[in-house]
Amino acid sequence: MDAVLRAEDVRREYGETVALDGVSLSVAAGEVFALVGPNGAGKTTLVRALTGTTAVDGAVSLFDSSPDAVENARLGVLPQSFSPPARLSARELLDYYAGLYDDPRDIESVLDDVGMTDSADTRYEDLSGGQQRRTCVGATLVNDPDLLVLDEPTTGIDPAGRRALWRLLEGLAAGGTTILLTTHYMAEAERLADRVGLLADGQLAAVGSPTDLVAEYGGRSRLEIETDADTTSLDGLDHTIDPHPTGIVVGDVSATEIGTVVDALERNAIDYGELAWRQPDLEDVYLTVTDESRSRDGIDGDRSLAETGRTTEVAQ
Ligand SMILES: Nc1ncnc2c1ncn2[C@@H]1O[C@H](COP(=O)(O)OP(=O)(O)OP(=O)(O)O)[C@@H](O)[C@H]1O
Repeated sequence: MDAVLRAEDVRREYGETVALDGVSLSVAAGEVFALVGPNGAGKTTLVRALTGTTAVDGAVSLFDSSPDAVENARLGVLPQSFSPPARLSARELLDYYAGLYDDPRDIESVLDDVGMTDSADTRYEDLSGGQQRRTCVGATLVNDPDLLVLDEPTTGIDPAGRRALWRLLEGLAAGGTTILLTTHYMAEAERLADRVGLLADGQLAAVGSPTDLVAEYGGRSRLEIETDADTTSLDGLDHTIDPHPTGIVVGDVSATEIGTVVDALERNAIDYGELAWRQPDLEDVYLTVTDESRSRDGIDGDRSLAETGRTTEVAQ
């Protein structure tokens, strides 16, 4: 597939701060690519570089052109901070942005897409933060762009609204729109993205499909056991056992082995409370990769297993 968006060895410094440190990336036509990474990792700087709103060293292209040369109608960009005229209503705002294009979409359908029909006549300044964000997302859709670049599109939007926006973006992607988004919500990246790029300290530390990243960096399933016993081994059980804030954690436990662990607890007369089985997910990948990058930079990278993973409570 053709690349819609390319970055090669992109670098950006702000004084002493290296915001981007040699990022190379290509996003194919119709692909959804999610950029994740800690605060200050360089996501917004990369988005700004790719959309031509900040100068960088290295090469950047959209549709095989320099970002500045791309026809506006092909591109929808949602900056991280966006302050449209506050006294206009959501409908007037979208109407205003639609007026910038020769062949805009019907505004009512855009309002409907972003769940703003009922509040369409409220002034922007009187909308809630989430409604403002929805309106801003709507503004990026009025020209029916081929490429959408969204910097934290769902920040401030409530869970139901976020899911509605995910469905909207999934529909756009299914229709062939290429999407680059940044997010701090790993569930969002995991659900929407064909590929995820993990940016840490201005470098792309890992890139791949959510499934591949979880397989490579997510670690194994494990069972957390609430207990006062500080045992590090259980007779008859050949698994690693480590301390955990609320008890112990047994490593590398598949779903079918949970019963074996419970049997071992009983056999060893260990009093225990709740059991939580954790499968690795993109959040584990994020924490592992950013920990590695912090450790590489000499910052203590230890983290508690309690901070990681998807939990399934296991009935006793
Ligand atoms: N205009 C600027 N002037 C000086 N430093 C800047 C500027 N823009 C960004 N930086 C610095 O560059 C680094 C990367 O910032 P950037 O906003 O790209 O991070 P980010 O990953 O988008 O963070 P967040 O998740 O908090 O939005 C940070 O250290 C930031 O302080």
